[in-house]
Amino acid sequence: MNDSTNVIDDLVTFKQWMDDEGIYLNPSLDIVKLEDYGRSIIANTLIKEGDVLIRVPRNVMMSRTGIELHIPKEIRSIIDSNRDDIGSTDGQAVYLMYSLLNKDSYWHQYTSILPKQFTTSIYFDQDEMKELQLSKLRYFTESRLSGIERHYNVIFKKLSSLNDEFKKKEYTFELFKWALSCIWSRAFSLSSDDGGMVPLADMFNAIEKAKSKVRPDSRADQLIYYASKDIERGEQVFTPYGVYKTIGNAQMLMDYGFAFDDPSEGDTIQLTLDNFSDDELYIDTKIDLLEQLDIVREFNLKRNQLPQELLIYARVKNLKENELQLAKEHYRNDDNRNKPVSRRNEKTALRYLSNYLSRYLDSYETTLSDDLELLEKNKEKKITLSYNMLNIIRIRKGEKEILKQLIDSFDKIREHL
Ligand SMILES: C[S@@+](CC[C@H](N)C(=O)[O-])C[C@H]1O[C@@H](n2cnc3c(N)ncnc32)[C@H](O)[C@@H]1O
Repeated sequence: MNDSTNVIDDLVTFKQWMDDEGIYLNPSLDIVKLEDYGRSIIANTLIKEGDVLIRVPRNVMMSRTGIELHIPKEIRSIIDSNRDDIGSTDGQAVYLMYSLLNKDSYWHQYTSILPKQFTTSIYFDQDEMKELQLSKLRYFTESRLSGIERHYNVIFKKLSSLNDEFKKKEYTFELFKWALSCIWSRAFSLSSDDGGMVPLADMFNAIEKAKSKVRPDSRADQLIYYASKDIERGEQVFTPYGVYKTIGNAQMLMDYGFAFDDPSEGDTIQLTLDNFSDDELYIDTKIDLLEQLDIVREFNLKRNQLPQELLIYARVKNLKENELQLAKEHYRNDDNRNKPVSRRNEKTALRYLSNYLSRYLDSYETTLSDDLELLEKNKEKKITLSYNMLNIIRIRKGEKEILKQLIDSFDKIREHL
């Protein structure tokens, strides 16, 4: 909803800091707060294609150069000399915490205006986690949470033994979780081996790459955003997230705290199949063949893509005795990797996959049409879903759509065989 276009006044000190540090924001752009997006960048007048939108010098970014310039050496050196325990994201989180907790530190103005709360899945309560139903996001969220806790315990035990700064009680687990959340939702990759938080550039909200009107230019000394098309007065300026690969909705929710309403090409379901049971027929030959073909039991199912590896698994699993020799010869030729072994085998493999995925789909607690109905009623304001529930339903709905699409495809191919 773009209805509350209030220019934010709690950014006065931050804007002064930006001016002092040479960060440029085109005066035709305002930072405003929108209900559905948080802070957002809006054009207050027409911006022409090619105009500079923002310019951020490299030395104000929380990346390698900036850190060397602005984080005191005694803090930096203990992080650098404990790299076995403190990875690069964890190190960035410690610098964020340090900057927030120390009023005189270089990035204090910047860290003070970062969001205090997140809607990412690591902040879900138990009931919300259950609403994810079968989604693997539940598992990824739980393992991210236990990773944060493990890292916090190791890192702060070490740091507090090396420097009194880290004995301060304010270096809490919650603050570490906050700092990591800031990084996951806002940090930039600036080159293959450098990246970090970039003040101002992290105020742009996300849109699919094709719809963005921003052309970034990452130079050695600065990051510049140009308008790649005219931007109308009142229009929000978006950038794509995950420029190198399309991020699926589940990853979006885990890292950024929202899911798009529309399905994303990056959406994935991770399917882990059970090991063959001991009474599987011709088990040794099938295991050998799968190993030879490098097929493991983990599959990424994506929208609009036939999962070729899963099909191979199903073909091998459904081989009959009289097809074993044929299959061995078939797979000796690499060109046959994605081709059916025999018409019978193909039909059986497709039926097996259709049944398997149908059972999987049925194990979610709600159906696809239940979820679609909830989303529709929410849109029509007949019910009010919480922000988290809305995102959760988008995730499980998206997964069910992928499963349904695959089942339909397998059935259709089988019918035409
Ligand atoms: C890089 S920041 C963008 C600035 C942010 N809105 C703020 O208030 O500081 C990324 C965060 O903005 C929000 N956001 C970005 N794009 C969004 C979108 N398309 N829909 C909803 N929220 C979005 C999410 O909370 C996300 O974690």
